[in-house]
Amino acid sequence: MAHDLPSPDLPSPGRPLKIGTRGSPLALAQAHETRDRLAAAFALPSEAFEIVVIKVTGDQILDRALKDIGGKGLFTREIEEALLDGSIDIAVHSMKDMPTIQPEGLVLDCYLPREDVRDAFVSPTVARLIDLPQGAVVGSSSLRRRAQLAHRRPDLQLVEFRGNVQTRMKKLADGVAVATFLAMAGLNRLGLAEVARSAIDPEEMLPAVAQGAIGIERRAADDRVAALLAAIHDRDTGLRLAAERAFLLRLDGSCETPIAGLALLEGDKLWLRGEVLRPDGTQVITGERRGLATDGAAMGTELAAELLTRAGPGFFA
Ligand SMILES: NCc1[nH]cc(CCC(=O)O)c1CC(=O)O
Repeated sequence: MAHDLPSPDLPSPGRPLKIGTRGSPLALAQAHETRDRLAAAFALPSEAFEIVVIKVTGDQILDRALKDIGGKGLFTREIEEALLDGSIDIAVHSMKDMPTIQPEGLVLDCYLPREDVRDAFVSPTVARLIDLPQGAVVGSSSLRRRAQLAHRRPDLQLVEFRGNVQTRMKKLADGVAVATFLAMAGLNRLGLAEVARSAIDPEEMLPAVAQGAIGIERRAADDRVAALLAAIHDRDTGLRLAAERAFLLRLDGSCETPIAGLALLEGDKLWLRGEVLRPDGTQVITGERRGLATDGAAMGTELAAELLTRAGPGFFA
């Protein structure tokens, strides 16, 4: 058992476990949650942990869409370098932003209990997505949300929207758009649940793969840290993410391709739904698989292969 780690191996105020994270308020909240769970699991003081904030390229470029500046790796590269060079011991990530393949020497096999997976509908004036008036202007820079909206509501006008929650709320107050979308998980973790006007049912808008999940990355050879992380790993989240991330991996998911996917557990069974879209929303292909929870990765790969076949070679062009 991880809890039986010999005490000389436990972090202490004199030899703290270094937790690497981005500096955004959400990233810090996730790092604090990780620290608090580890501290509780091993009855350690918070001084046995040190939060190390790492600047990443993606946070410094706010004026361009992510797909134009290199995609998901921009939020993780510097943090993974810090893990590999030993300046941090673990890295806390929003799994939604993680590339499907980890660099040589690193592993990601610890997940905290998943938050609300749904997207939030955010608007000062409109209660729900279906209440948006004809032709309304909505803001989102997420390729997935833009494609899903364009598909369901081709009448809507989409404008780019990036930045933190406060920036986006200001844009709404200024009338740049009447509504925007955020992950419920992020709002809940920031203590800003009231920002969500309503939560959007996954039937209406299938969330991003891994939305709401926090993953903790470590050096593959670091057995001491592996034992610590095993104590806070949430098995259900791990099973769901195995299916969703296998789906994403087979699709070679990148910021260029709108993809959605969600696995739910029903006892020892897993239900995986997946969706690929053309960016302009003119075509959506959805599918699902049901099987044993422990077969999630195979189900994800198979579902992706099915969608790729049905999409045909021209779909993503
Ligand atoms: N792409 C940015 C990002 N990465 C993770 C979250 C929210 C938290 C989560 O889904 O775990 C967000 C913001 C958002 O989509 O509102």
